[in-house]
Amino acid sequence: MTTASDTPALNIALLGGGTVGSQVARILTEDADALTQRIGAKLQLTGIFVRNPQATRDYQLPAEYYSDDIDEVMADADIVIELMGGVDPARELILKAIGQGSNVVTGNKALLATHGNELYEAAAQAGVQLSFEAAVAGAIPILRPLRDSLSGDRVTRIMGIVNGTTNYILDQMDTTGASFNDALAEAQRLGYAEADPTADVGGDDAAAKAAILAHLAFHAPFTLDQVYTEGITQITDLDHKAAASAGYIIKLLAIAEQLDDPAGVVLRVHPTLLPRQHPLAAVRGAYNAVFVEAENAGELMFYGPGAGGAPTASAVMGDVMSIAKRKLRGGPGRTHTARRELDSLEIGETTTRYMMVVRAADAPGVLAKVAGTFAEHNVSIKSMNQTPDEASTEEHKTALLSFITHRAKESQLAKTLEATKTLDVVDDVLSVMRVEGK
Ligand SMILES: NC(=O)C1=CN([C@@H]2O[C@H](COP(=O)(O)OP(=O)(O)OC[C@H]3O[C@@H](n4cnc5c(N)ncnc54)[C@H](O)[C@@H]3O)[C@@H](O)[C@H]2O)C=CC1
Ligand SMILES: N[C@@H](CC=O)C(=O)O
Ligand code: NA
Repeated sequence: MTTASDTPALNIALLGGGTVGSQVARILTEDADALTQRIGAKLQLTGIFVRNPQATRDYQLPAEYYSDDIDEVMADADIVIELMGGVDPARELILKAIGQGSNVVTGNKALLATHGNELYEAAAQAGVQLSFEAAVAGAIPILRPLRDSLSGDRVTRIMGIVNGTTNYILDQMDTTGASFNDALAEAQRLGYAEADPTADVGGDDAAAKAAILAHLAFHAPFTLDQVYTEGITQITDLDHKAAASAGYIIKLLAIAEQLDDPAGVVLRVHPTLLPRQHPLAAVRGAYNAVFVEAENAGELMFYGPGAGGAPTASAVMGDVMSIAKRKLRGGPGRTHTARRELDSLEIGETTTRYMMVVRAADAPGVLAKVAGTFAEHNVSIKSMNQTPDEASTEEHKTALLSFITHRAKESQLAKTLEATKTLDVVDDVLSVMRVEGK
């Protein structure tokens, strides 16, 4: 029989005591007995590195846990959990942890999408594990399935809602008519947003996740700067109305797809119109969902809470438990080093659909002229709708023409857009959005 004193212990150092860090501290403390029972070892939280040890936190432990002395906190750590965010000093501290032989768990997608390869290499060389399930889609187990369960298949495409803050904002604007700023403030209050929310609303957070997803799905390294990125800050009321009247909803999607000709991967993040009946259209609030298409498995969908303290802490704890089990068994660290090089292609190489709303003269022949620019660039129109324009006057009668195209190469769609803008019968292109789903 194992007595309490025979139970082995693993030391855990926590860097960061904010939204997620507090919840990890809570789980390690409140669920300590259950965790020990599950793995046969104690997970001993030895210290929490914070900027201000005196500050009060969402989950408060006794004062002796908090320190601004990194050496003291990290000394003798079997596992270092980095939940500070940002590139510096997180990068140095993770390298320091790896250098001293500690295993590392992080949720820091901004760091992994820019300096991941350096960190994966360092971990592989040191024979320690670097795990980061929390970095993509919060609580949803998505990285482990890609890395393990699907490693015998060929993933061809990933499409997902991977930023909780923007999904929350778009959902609030769509369903309650909330303003962008009010919805963002609420997302910050609920702990979904990054410390600097421009990464959320500008699309960079989703882009970082797209790069990480692509790395694991396609077994090749990708970085943030290879992701074509548009956020949600430019979306107007008119975009929402145009989408709704055509039966669509706007979602910020991250898409990673493998092309055969030319061979490579296109990574993109942008607001996208989805049919209201599409499964991703039903993803509300700060929930996330990731569609994975694989050659043999077919279509898979992963769904769950994508942000917030407790859900993200769940993913962190999953990594901690997995490392602890491996460490107790005495196995080597797992490496995430990419196995091959795969070109990252420009967005122009991919195919997509567009909805374009233009304000044009309400006169004979106008429709044919606008439609002509689509034909000229080999873009087929799926549907067209004309609605009255509130800005129309007796002197200058105008109407709103809304076009939805069939799938075409991005570069052809871009040329169509440029040509449409220059037509003398077109006053303005009011809304342009990509469309996914059937
Ligand atoms: N909040 C969320 O829903 C999710 C967050 N993440 C990631 O988890 C990490 C932590 O996120 P949150 O807990 O939301 O952030 P937060 O801003 O609430 O907490 C960060 C903590 O780190 C501390 N910190 C930051 N820089 C420091 C420095 N130089 N020295 C000492 N302490 C420092 C802060 O004082 C704070 O206690 C980030 O990388 C974030 O991207 C990942 C998934 C979801
Ligand atoms: N700010 C992020 C947090 C989780 O990764 C988000 O809103 O999704
Ligand atoms: Na996850």
